[in-house]
Amino acid sequence: MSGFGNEFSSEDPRCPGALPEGQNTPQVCPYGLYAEQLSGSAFTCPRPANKRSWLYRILPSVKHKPFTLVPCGNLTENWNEVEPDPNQLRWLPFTVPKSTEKKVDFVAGLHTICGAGDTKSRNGIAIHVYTCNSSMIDRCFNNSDGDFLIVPQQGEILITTEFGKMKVEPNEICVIQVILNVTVLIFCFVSGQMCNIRCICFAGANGLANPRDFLCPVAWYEDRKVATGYTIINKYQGKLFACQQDFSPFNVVAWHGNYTPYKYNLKNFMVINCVAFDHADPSIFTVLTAKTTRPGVAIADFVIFPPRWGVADHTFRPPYYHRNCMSEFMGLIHGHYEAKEEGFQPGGASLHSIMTPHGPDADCFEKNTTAELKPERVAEGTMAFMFESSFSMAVTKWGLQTCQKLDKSYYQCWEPLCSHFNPNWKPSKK
Ligand SMILES: O=C(O)Cc1cc(O)ccc1O
Ligand SMILES: [Fe+2]
Repeated sequence: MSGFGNEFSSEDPRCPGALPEGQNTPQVCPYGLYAEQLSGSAFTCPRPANKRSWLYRILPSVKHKPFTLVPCGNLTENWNEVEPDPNQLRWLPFTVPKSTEKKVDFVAGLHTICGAGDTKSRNGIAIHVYTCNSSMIDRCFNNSDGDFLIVPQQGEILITTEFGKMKVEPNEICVIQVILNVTVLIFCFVSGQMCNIRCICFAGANGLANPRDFLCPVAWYEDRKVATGYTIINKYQGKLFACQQDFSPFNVVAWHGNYTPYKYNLKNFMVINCVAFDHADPSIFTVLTAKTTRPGVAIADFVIFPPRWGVADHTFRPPYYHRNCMSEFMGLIHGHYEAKEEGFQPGGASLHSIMTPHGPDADCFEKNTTAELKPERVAEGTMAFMFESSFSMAVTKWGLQTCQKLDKSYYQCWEPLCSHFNPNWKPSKK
């Protein structure tokens, strides 16, 4: 179903009339279902900001054995594992386990690369990379600590949620709200980045990310007993917990509400760019934002750099040299990023932390200060993205050491930059 934050309603076609009419909690629900609310905002939030959905299910999610702590692998929210590093950081593509290797599913394949903040005060961000080679079978995952924005980079993923199924392929993204059970079926190898996001919105009537291009799943249920046990894995206050139940949690026959998972194809982003002169800030490329309480300052903006025309007159067109009061974590889904044609590879990443100087490499500077400025296609065949965050993020031990993907030579891409200063320069006569 299409729309952003709409009041949707959906019934599995096998059970017409499963949604109660005119009320949420009848004494007995149609088909003998249980009514269960999923709240995405405090009850006290004013109506326009309120997010909740009603799920009509075969058994309520409360019926499970107690949760116990399980190992987190490379998932962490300990931001003090290693000393901070203010350098420009770039990672070569992360290693994805081969199908012939030991099975690694979505949860086992989560690696935290950087982040900041605290799950207990519910203010923070974590960026994880997932690399896996197998599906989750009779196992699902939910996160009490925040929303997941998933950016697949290789291979499509089939995500089963309590609201229905979504197939998400590279160049699409999806958002899975806090606490929703998901199982991820992997068709192929997958890697991507994730970021805990909370309140999401975008501005304007038309253009950029249009509401009709956000797609949410339709109700689908299975009434399946699992005698051997169905495992629910819950991320809670930065740790993983597991519990067992004897039935599939994907037993929601019908639902209605405005708090749902969704996906979005980045090819639908209607790019707006400069048509006169100078380089516009990348905020014009924002798809989604997770706001803080400070106006205009985001926990994270999700920004993309899609194919487009570059037409600016008398302008250095690529990204400018930059020191930023925000952190910039970037990834490349495919193609070549305009500021670094080489070195920044699909499936890799970079982090330019708060006030860490960065900008085009020497090649890019040379080319773009001498090029004839005709209208030309920029980023053809490319999709780069950025999480721009107001948090000063810590890099984890996995990110700096264990993954062994840190490109130690990154700084060298700026080494050839030389001075063009000419104290005798005179303005040309117009
Ligand atoms: O650092 C980067 O490459 C991201 C970026 C892009 C841009 O067009 C302007 C500023 C900026 O930080
Ligand atoms: Fe930047």
